[in-house]
Amino acid sequence: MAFVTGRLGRPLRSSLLQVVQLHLSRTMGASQEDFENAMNQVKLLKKDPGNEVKLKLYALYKQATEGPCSIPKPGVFDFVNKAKWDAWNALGSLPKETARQNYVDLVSSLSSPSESSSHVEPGTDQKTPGSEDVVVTSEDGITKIMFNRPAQKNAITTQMYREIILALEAASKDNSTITVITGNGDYYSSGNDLTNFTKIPPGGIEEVAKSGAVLLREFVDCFIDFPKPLIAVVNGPAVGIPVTLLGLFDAVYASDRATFHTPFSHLGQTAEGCSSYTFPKIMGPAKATEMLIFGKKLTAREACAQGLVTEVFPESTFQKEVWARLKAYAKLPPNAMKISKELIRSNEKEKLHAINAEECTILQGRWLSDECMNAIVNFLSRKAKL
Ligand SMILES: CCCC/C=C/CC(=O)SCCNC(=O)CCNC(=O)[C@H](O)C(C)(C)COP(=O)(O)OP(=O)(O)OC[C@H]1O[C@@H](n2cnc3c(N)ncnc32)[C@H](O)[C@@H]1OP(=O)(O)O
Repeated sequence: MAFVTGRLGRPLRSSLLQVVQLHLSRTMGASQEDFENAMNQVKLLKKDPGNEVKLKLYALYKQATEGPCSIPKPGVFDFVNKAKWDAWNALGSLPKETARQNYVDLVSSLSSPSESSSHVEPGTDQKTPGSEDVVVTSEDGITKIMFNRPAQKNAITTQMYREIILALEAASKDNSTITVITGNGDYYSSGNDLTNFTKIPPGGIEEVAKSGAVLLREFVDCFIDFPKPLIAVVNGPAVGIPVTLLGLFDAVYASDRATFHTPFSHLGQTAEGCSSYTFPKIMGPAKATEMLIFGKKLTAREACAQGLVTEVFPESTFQKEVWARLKAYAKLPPNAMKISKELIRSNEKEKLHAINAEECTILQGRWLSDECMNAIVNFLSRKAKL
């Protein structure tokens, strides 16, 4: 598919830079010092993290220090080196800075008090590494992953995408039966944190777009492959990616206060989360067009009528009714549920991965377009009261 990568004109670049100055005090990812500390922490781990994690650590280390894998592939019988090569090569063109950050996050998750994010103490809040913006708890057979930035309407930062990836990986292996995603506060989530675009690394805006596309692809892939029933408890309005992802969930329960909004054209952006495929399939192309192209905001009842939402509950009883139902579902035999999910979803997986890849490539170009930059500058200018 062809798409145009717009170049930023001088005035737009300088407005963006002006706005970016206001955000530069925010973190710019893991420093070399964080990375070195993480390498030392690995040596002090009390428990062997297992081969899968060790391969991931190896791959991230190589990517962070040497960049993409360019050494010849070991022979088929050289099992150990081939596994290492596969793990490194699978990181593709992931930027060194992102690999460094992912390495630090992964080590931090291994060094957390429970020493493994896959073992969540029942009923305890397990903070995912690095922040409290995503809170993971596990109780009554349910692992709950909660967006926790209520003051920012649960806008999703780069760090949060990484934390959710780790949380989903852990939830897929823990002893919970079902996994739930929800939001804290009045919003489910206002989508991608638009200040993600203001943390400009040495490689410039092009690098932001490139690493954003790599991260987005990995993030959405986790939802496509998630093996257990995945349920969204949509406690309030949702904008952007938390809406599109709903097409990859197994059930979506919404408060009647929730709304569903994908203003991609307004933002100079395009559909993600496989919604270019799942939305027309769920609601038909005409209704999908209204949402994904014209940015029509749906009420919870409209979204339910169109098949995006499973059931709507009155706000006054939402939490009580939904959690009672989920607790009952979580008592069902876990293997039967997993196998049924596999039956329902497996024949689509390959297609979904291909769609995800294509959407991310197109978005990478969109993020560099004047249309998108204008929209972000407008939002940030409003925020900065420029
Ligand atoms: C790397 C992967 C990339 C994946 C790409 C995904 C695409 C998308 O998700 S597109 C969707 C992006 N989201 C938006 O465009 C929403 C932007 N926000 C808003 O339009 C409004 O904030 C709102 C309608 C959600 C809420 O409006 P309201 O007037 O009630 O509250 P505000 O005062 O605007 O918000 C409170 C506070 O929260 C900050 N905030 C809200 N949403 C975002 C956001 N998406 N990014 C960054 N910050 C956000 C808002 O700026 C306010 O902060 P301050 O109090 O500090 O000003």
